[in-house]
Amino acid sequence: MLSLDTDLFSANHQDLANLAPEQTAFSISDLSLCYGKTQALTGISMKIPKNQITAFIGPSGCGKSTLLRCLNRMNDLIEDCHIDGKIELDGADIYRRRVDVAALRRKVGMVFQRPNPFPKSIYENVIYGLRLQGINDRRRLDEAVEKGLKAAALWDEVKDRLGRSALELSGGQQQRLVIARALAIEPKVLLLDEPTSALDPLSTLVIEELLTGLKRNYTVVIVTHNMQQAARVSDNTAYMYMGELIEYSDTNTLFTTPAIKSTEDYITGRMG
Ligand SMILES: Nc1ncnc2c1ncn2[C@@H]1O[C@H](COP(=O)(O)OP(=O)(O)OP(=O)(O)O)[C@@H](O)[C@H]1O
Repeated sequence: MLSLDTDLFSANHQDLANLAPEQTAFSISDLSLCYGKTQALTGISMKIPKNQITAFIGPSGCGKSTLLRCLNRMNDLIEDCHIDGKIELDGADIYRRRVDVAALRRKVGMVFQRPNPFPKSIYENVIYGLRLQGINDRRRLDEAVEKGLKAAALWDEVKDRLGRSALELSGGQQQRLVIARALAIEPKVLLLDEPTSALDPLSTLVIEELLTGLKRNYTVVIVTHNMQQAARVSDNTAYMYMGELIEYSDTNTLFTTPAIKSTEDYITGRMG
């Protein structure tokens, strides 16, 4: 049986199905997705609260990353991917015609499993997105670098070597740099797809602490294979199986009193 310290959980018993619009970041209705003939998601409906951390868990291939990628339309880049249903962000349908997808992705930043800094200096990595927007004012860029690196809990470690290559950083530092790069363009939402699976336990802990601090200013959605991680960092957890959302509730409830047998089997290690 997974041993979880109940003190880890915040007292959080919100009714996720009936979140008020002002508390809702994403509202997902009857979302289905096929890659060619492979159905990867079926009839997903859920609301993801603002300024909280929501985790997607479930066995390999259940659709966690696919669902995450739907939230900033990264699946648009995959050929033969067909989506039905609706996703609203702050009340606006992100799949409606004439959505500015580049603007959506600025609002909904993404961090991947393996740290992917560019072969440039630490400084240039952080401001990469701002340069793309044509921003070249030195003072503004300097401020963005300091703000982004502070928000990503990396400033103290790199402030004296901003001109050095990002590739000289450790894996954990590189992942925080990538988070700083995502934050520098001031998104509202940060999506993270197994952000610590390539990191050692200490670097993992640093990122988890960082995420907990970030929810003050951002909505965070994280895919994780690690149930202890979901329990440690998230406010809400969605358990998925074979493309369906099986159970979704506040993390405390899902891990201590799951309503559905399949969730219990997964979190107790009997399945998955
Ligand atoms: N680009 C793609 N083309 C075709 N099929 C895909 C593609 N990406 C994912 N799939 C399929 O969609 C299903 C869901 O995959 P997805 O990566 O979303 O699952 P996951 O739960 O994130 O898995 P994992 O934990 O192993 O990363 C799987 O059957 C997978 O093989």
